[in-house]
Amino acid sequence: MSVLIKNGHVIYGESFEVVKADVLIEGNRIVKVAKEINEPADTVIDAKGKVVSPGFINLHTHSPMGLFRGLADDLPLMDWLQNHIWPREAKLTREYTKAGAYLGALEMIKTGTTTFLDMYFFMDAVAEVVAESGLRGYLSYGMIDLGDPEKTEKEIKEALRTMEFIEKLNSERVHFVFGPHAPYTCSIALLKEVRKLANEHGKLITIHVSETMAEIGQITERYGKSPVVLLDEVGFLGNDVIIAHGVWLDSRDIQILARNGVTVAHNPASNMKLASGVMPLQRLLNAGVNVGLGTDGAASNNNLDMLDEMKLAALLHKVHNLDPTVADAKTVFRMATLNGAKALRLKAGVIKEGYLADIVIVDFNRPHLRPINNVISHLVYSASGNDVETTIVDGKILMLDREVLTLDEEKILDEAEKTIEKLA
Ligand SMILES: N[C@@H](CCSC[C@H]1O[C@@H](n2cnc3c(=O)[nH]cnc32)[C@H](O)[C@@H]1O)C(=O)O
Ligand SMILES: [Zn+2]
Repeated sequence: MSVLIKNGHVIYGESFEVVKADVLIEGNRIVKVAKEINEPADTVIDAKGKVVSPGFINLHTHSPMGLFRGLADDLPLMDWLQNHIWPREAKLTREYTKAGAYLGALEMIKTGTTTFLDMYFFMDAVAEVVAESGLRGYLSYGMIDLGDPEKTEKEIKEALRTMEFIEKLNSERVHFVFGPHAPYTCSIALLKEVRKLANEHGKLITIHVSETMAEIGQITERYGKSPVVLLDEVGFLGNDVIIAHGVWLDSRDIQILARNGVTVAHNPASNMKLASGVMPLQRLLNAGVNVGLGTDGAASNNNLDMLDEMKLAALLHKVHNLDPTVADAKTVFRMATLNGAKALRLKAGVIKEGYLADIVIVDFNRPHLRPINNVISHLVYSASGNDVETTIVDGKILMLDREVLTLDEEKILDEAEKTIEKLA
């Protein structure tokens, strides 16, 4: 299979330089970027007046949570989780979760996300959806033991069962990740066991850390130290760890994250909506910490649109620092693409020969994207996910001219309605 994209404005290489060029994809790789490629290809796409961009990497989400969109808004995290989300999640079945995962996958394809890092229940079902949809998914079963040794064992078992299920799919696009939920919901024993298992099996780890002031209070009271110091002291941190949020970090925490090569997945919409706080983006980047971008679940966002997320990230840090020069468009764009790929150890996030063909085409033949004075600026500040016209993952076209080819859109929307009726 080969795809040739002609005449587009291509965002090329690690420096995201915009060039007018053609892009040739063979199999799952980008093989050539040049002016006037005239080799034959199975599919030729005319991208005149359009932008050819690396696909977006959502570094933190709970993809089935779209089911709960709009059901519990305007609340702080702990109240939202304990009194609204967890009671609803207790009724989830594999079938319901799968309906949510389909909805999430559909939304991601339609808004230009090509890869996502997920944490939820019934991740074997989510893995099936990822395999079918054509997306690239890094999937963790979210472990919560609340200090109960019986639960520790149960959660580890479920994680390992999920790992085995995913390995059996034997897909280059579907990966297992360990996902202890957070320091306030997981025991030290569970965290230590996860570190050991991740080393043994060579898997990444993702965890919510330092999201709210309430969490800092709880952990300080329980252990007499910050969540990051705690994780460091138990030997949990490493360059295979992606922490979600990292809002409440002091200078010492930031140094620890930098020293361990930890990645932070920044979720500006969720942090603003739950009023969790403002993460210290500038200080993290200055310390050399890799920072990616995520949407968090659609129940705290309330969508999975990475183009929206980029704009929110840029605006949040400008106003917070009273400095419009921080979180410039390119920095934020890099967070949403290359930095995510780095965290996942994926040769993607960039359009360049030899990289994975995870590409989106954005239609700039629209008034809000003209004139094409600055492509990256338009993507960050003017575009939204609905402007994405074509989504390609691993060399395969998942959406062409806004029509999703791998999933049944109507059925998925219908099932989502039916599922939430059953859950009510
Ligand atoms: N095995 C666990 C499942 C945890 S999945 C991951 C969890 O993270 C929750 N979640 C979603 N967004 C956030 C957030 O921003 N912070 C903390 N938890 C979140 C989500 O609702 C889900 O309960 C159990 O038995 O509860
Ligand atoms: Zn989350």
